[in-house]
Amino acid sequence: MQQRGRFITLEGGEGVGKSTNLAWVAQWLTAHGVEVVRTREPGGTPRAEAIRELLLSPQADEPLDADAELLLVFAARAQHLAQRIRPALARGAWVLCDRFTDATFAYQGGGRGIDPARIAELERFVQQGLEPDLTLLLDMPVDAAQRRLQGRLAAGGHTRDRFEQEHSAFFEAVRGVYLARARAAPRRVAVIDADAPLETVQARLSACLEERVREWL
Ligand SMILES: Nc1ncnc2c1ncn2[C@@H]1O[C@H](COP(=O)(O)OP(=O)(O)OP(=O)(O)O)[C@@H](O)[C@H]1O
Ligand SMILES: Cc1cn([C@H]2C[C@H](O)[C@@H](COP(=O)(O)O)O2)c(=O)[nH]c1=O
Repeated sequence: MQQRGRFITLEGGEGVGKSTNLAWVAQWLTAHGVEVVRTREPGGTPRAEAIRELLLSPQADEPLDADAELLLVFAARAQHLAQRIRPALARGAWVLCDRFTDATFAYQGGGRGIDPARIAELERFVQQGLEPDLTLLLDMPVDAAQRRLQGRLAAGGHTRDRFEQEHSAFFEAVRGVYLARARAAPRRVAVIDADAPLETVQARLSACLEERVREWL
């Protein structure tokens, strides 16, 4: 019987370098002979990407209710799991996903203040026991990550989305929940210090992948 593929997620606050390093991790895995499906949340399928647009677009005339935001996140996730993640894992591909449910605990739980027990209920309902095999949590101080984002904004071609417009207390809370979840699940979540030049971060990722992923290859 074919073994199911592995499910790896990248997590972290705004501007810590997830997108940049996701491409690098995908290359590392491909070079080690793995079929990689790269995807992201919210999103990953056309309908889930439409929900992403609802979640990220700033709409000053109608604030998005926090419970509606939470349900939209899980609606997108249900679609993504059914249409993309589960089929890929079932055929033996590895799924590399930019954010998953740790982000919900961090943003909707930490940032918005929703009771984590309610998030955990939705997690059970939607995921039916599926969770990442490995989560790479890119961590750095909020103010340093914000400076990186400023650099990206100054370079043009990007405006702040609805989450990026939040205040620093929101992002501190997000970071706090991510780190607490890493402490609670050290076998699943590897914390990578992302406050360093890209080559250094990638050397840290490489060491982590050698240690945690090599045995699955
Ligand atoms: N180690 C690094 N040192 C300096 N700059 C970096 C580093 N990693 C990424 N960057 C730059 O920081 C900016 C944010 O990186 P990136 O888009 O990968 O972050 P992100 O976590 O995916 O952000 P977001 O979640 O907001 O999309 C980009 O301009 C990127 O080139
Ligand atoms: C999965 C997930 C995401 N979010 C937020 C976090 C980010 O601000 C955006 C996604 O954009 P990015 O390009 O990955 O930065 O969505 C959230 O609030 N809850 C979630 O579960």
